[in-house]
Amino acid sequence: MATRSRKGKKCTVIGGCGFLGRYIVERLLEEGYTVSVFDIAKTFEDDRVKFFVGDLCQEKDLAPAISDVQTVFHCASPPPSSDDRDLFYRVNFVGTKNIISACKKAGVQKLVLTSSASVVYEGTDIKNGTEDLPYAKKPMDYYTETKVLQEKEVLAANSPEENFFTVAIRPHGIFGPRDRQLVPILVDTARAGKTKFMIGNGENLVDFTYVVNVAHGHLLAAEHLHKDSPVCGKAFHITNDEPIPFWTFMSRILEGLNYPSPKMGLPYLLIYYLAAFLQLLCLLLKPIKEIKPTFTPMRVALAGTYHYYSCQRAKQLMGYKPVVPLDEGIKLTVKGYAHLQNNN
Ligand SMILES: NC(=O)C1=CN([C@@H]2O[C@H](COP(=O)(O)OP(=O)(O)OC[C@H]3O[C@@H](n4cnc5c(N)ncnc54)[C@H](O)[C@@H]3O)[C@@H](O)[C@H]2O)C=CC1
Ligand SMILES: CC(C)CCC[C@@H](C)[C@H]1CC[C@H]2C3=C(CC[C@]12C)[C@@]1(C)CCC(=O)[C@@H](C)[C@@H]1CC3
Repeated sequence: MATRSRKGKKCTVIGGCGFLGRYIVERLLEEGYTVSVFDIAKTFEDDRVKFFVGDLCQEKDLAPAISDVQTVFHCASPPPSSDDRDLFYRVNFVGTKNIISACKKAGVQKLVLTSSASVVYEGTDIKNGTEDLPYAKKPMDYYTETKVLQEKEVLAANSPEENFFTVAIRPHGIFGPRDRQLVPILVDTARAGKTKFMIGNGENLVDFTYVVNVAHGHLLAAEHLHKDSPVCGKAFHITNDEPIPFWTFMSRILEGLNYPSPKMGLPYLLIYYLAAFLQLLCLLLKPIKEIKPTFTPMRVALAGTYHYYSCQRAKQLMGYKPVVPLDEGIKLTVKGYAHLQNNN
């Protein structure tokens, strides 16, 4: 009993030095877990955490980091802006299979994957989408393509007979202090004068999820992951449960940081096909010069379509509810990015 209870509170966060991963680490520490972090880059110090630096594409690197732990959280991924098909495939697909294999060899009982709500998104409206929607047949980018492969692999690995239980958490539009993708890219776009117009009519509702709520959903999933639990082998949307017009959210952040917010809309399809043409042009010019367009077809689609999801399943099976309301999350985020304030 002592062994099980001692192992029961030991866990490893793969990708724990990332934006979401560090919030999961902080939440686990608050709850009294013994926490290890495995990451390819160490980005913070904490005497309470045991760090293992390695590459999850090398299964041998993983073994020391997951020895004698009950639960592994896997939230590692290359950033969506990498746009490197091989990298995404190696890390998100092959790397995830390494994690499953290493977990089974080490006797890990629980694997909580950070998947993505984008695994069902093909660039068209999704309104209050449930987890039963089919996987995207035509993912819009390599990132999404490999997140689909990753989630399928993890959920298929759920094996009660081997005492190995898995679950996938599908967040959408995670935001908060220390985020590396959303606010920094939005500010760069504003500083480049590219936020004078919004894409579409500004009415499309989208889920943005405050990062503490996503971490909370991961811990709830781990706590409900055990033999005969209805949570095993399933995917769960974790959102703020407060869909908001995309450009209203963007404007809240921009105005909070003293940047002008867009007032006029441009036709969505016009911008989408322009972005697709630009992407093709950049592909043709790549041998000569690598250009990373701000407005990729995926970002334009995210900015111009409805895509929000039901988290009813998480509420019913895990007792999930957001701990930080959207408005408070936005205020905390703006405060956390004072260093990116517009001082002109
Ligand atoms: N940021 C968002 O809006 C959303 C993110 N997600 C998912 O959440 C997870 C975390 O995302 P973020 O925290 O935003 O990303 P992030 O880029 O801040 O963190 C990812 C972490 O994974 C690590 N990593 C990457 N490749 C690795 C490798 N080969 N070996 C070991 N570690 C490696 C990185 O060093 C980094 O610390 C990802 O799986 C992402 O797909 C899902 C939905 C929305
Ligand atoms: C002005 C620009 C058109 C928008 C600037 C902000 C964007 C960089 C973000 C707005 C929505 C964000 C988003 C993601 C990344 C950053 C944005 C495009 C994801 C693609 C990150 C990974 C995921 O899994 C998706 C669910 C996210 C969807 C929203």
